[in-house]
Amino acid sequence: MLPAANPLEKPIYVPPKTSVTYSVFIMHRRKDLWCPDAEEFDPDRFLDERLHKYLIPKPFIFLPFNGGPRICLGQQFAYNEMSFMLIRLLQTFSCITLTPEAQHPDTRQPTEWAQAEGRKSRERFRPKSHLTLYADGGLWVRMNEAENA
Ligand code: HEM
Repeated sequence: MLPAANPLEKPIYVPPKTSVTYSVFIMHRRKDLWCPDAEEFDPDRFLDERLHKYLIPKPFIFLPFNGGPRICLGQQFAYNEMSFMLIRLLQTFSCITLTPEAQHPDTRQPTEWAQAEGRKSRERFRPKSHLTLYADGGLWVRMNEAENA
């Protein structure tokens, strides 16, 4: 038995040996869990009042490394690696701009996306989801080396 999200509703019965799948990608974009701007890339949501409003009361809404006893053992290592890489990148280059013209045509976002609802119509590259998110065909950018890099 799983408790219903609304305590006034009946608990959910899950029969033995049932496979239960869920999409972390979709969960991380749910407006009811992350506030109406859930589709915006806004890392400040982990720093400002939204942190206390959404994530702290329900930590399981953020599961890139899963959670519980089988949580990813490399989580802290991965955070360290990512922050080191990002900081070195920003120290070395002063300006990074997207160059869609360098993107292979097969990996550009399809033209019909422009008419799609929500975030899809504004995408400037084609995101793909595996264990982590990535850009189909790579993310092609032009970078200017910073002075005193
Ligand atoms: C962005 C990078 C990474 C992501 C998103 C990620 C995500 C995950 C996820 C979702 C799991 C499955 C947890 C489960 O079965 O419930 C996992 C397991 C695991 N990860 Fe990672 N991981 C990352 C990087 C790393 C790194 C760098 C290491 C090692 C240095 C690592 C070591 C492990 C190990 C050993 C497990 C198995 C834990 C267990 O089954 O008890 N991961 N990871």
